[in-house]
Amino acid sequence: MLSTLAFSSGFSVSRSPVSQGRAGAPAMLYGEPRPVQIIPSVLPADWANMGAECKRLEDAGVDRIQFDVMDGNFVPNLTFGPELIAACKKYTTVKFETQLMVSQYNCETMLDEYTAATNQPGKPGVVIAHVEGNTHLHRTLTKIREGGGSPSVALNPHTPAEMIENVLDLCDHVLVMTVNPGFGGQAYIPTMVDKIKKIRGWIVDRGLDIDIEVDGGVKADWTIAACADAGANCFIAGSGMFAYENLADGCSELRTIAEAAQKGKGLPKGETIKDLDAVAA
Ligand SMILES: O=C(CO)[C@@H](O)[C@H](O)COP(=O)(O)O
Repeated sequence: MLSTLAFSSGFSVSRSPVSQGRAGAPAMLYGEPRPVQIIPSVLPADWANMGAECKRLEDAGVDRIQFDVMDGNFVPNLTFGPELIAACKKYTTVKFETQLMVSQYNCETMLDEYTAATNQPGKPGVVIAHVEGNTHLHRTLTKIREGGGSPSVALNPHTPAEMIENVLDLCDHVLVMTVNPGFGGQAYIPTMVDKIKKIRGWIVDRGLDIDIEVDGGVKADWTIAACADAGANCFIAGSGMFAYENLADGCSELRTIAEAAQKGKGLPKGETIKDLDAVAA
């Protein structure tokens, strides 16, 4: 069955839903699903034991670990330097990613150091540059690639999708922020799904090999389901992951709900993974 999707930029595309959702509702995911990746943010971790915390996350089955780099300027908070990130590589082989929530000056002067700290042997680290912090995005993203990293570009919630349209050829990932960056534990902004859908439309229609990441208030509930349904496949979760005593449970629940949503089994507000299991049974 073909349906037509109208994007807010004014264009529309015909598409095949990947499957039928619950109660016969058509699945919304546009194009073929990309592998779900669960990426905890270490903001809620025990910072005094960061190496051990990274190992704990690796043992839980996560796909990457995100370090939120904050400089007290681009955002009103201060976190990790490249030395701390590099030091954690002694304790885990899981891939790292670094979200540079920093001013243009700090990005330009420290980008190579952060890229080197984020790369693991034989595994390019994902380095995320913010649209709002970089006047010369082509230069920043190219430098990340030249440093052996995997470039990603991030958008604050108020920033329109169009701001990254002309750098998609330089990126492996686009990060749609679902909170204003600076702090963990904030409430997910549900209106970001339209932005995710628009970017997903460009990626699929142009045949680009790009993941969409989402970050902020993403939990093992309707929030991750809505993002997966819109086209995100990489899910950054801080409080949503560390809420679990057994991190493997958190990783598995986040993954299960996202994969179900990709297949058209969404999770309405108020329902839990148990309701999903009940439908599958
Ligand atoms: O970049 C940020 C915040 O600036 C995020 O990575 C958050 O740290 C995610 O935390 P939760 O919203 O999942 O608690």
